Amino acid sequence: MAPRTPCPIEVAHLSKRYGPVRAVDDVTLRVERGEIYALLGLNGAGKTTLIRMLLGMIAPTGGTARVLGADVSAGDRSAWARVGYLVEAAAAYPELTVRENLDVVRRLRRLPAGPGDIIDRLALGPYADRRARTLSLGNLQRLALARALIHAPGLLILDEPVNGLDPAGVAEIRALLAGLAERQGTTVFLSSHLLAEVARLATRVGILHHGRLVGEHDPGHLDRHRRRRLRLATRDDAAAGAVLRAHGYRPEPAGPAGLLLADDRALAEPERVAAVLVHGGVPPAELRLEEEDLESFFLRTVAARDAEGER
Ligand SMILES: Nc1ncnc2c1ncn2[C@@H]1O[C@H](COP(=O)(O)OP(=O)(O)OP(=O)(O)O)[C@@H](O)[C@H]1O
Repeated sequence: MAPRTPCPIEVAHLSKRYGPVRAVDDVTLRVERGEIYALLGLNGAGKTTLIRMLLGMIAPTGGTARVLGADVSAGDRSAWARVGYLVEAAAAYPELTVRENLDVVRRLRRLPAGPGDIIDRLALGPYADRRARTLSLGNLQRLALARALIHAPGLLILDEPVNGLDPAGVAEIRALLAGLAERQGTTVFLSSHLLAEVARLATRVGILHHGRLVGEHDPGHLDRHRRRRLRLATRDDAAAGAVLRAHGYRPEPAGPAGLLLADDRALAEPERVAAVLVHGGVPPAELRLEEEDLESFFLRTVAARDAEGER
């Protein structure tokens, strides 16, 4: 029988307290091989603390973490050989060039001097001979990712990997990580507060709030539970509102001008809404389907939980 590959990440009741602050509070989660698991949370939610515990950089005050089948203990760097990690983009040697920075990592990891493959994969070619201190935040982040990927690890643990990248850079990193997971079975555990990006990249999303894991979802769930509404612009909102109410819709004012409709019937058949208004003599100048962005979704769901907790 083939040996069972160890579970990439297993965390049980993991906690970290700093005095009265519960930075990470009784988190239990498991990440399977080939998953892209995103830990989503607002600033201060505990993402970095959890990642530092996974990497043995700080000791938990409770619970356990296993990475690639081995217990993690603070100060023990044995897992680092098999893990690619990114915890601080600024950790590059500022006076060395991009190429020299990568050479240092290559030597430390005892890797053969390779061609510029990793430089190309991270689109760092034009900056290869620039000193790290002169790089933009986005390129510094690319260099940090190159360092994490240089030894083709089976597990990547990345704290805010797309921080500082422009939209094109974010898309590049997304394609790179998705390709690694898909083609090589690389497991990716990342943290982010960029909700829209996470929904497109992750195969599973864990929501961390005040140190607690308050939910785990597939990205489809996030999509299904996002609020949608129709925004209407008309030349006479009062008349349009009356026409819509007469047809059983429940329009609401959209600030100083325009109307919003969130009824399921309106969302399912926006063209009927338009037809009703045309027949009622107030044709819409604009009718647009709006989707709640994930930031607002997140704040709404987390706020609902907080309110429940206080009751
Ligand atoms: N060394 C420390 N000493 C005291 N408190 C700390 C320490 N490190 C983190 N904290 C606190 O623990 C909580 C979680 O911080 P953490 O940096 O893990 O959050 P985060 O989700 O990574 O946030 P960000 O996205 O802002 O980095 C915060 O309240 C933070 O102030």
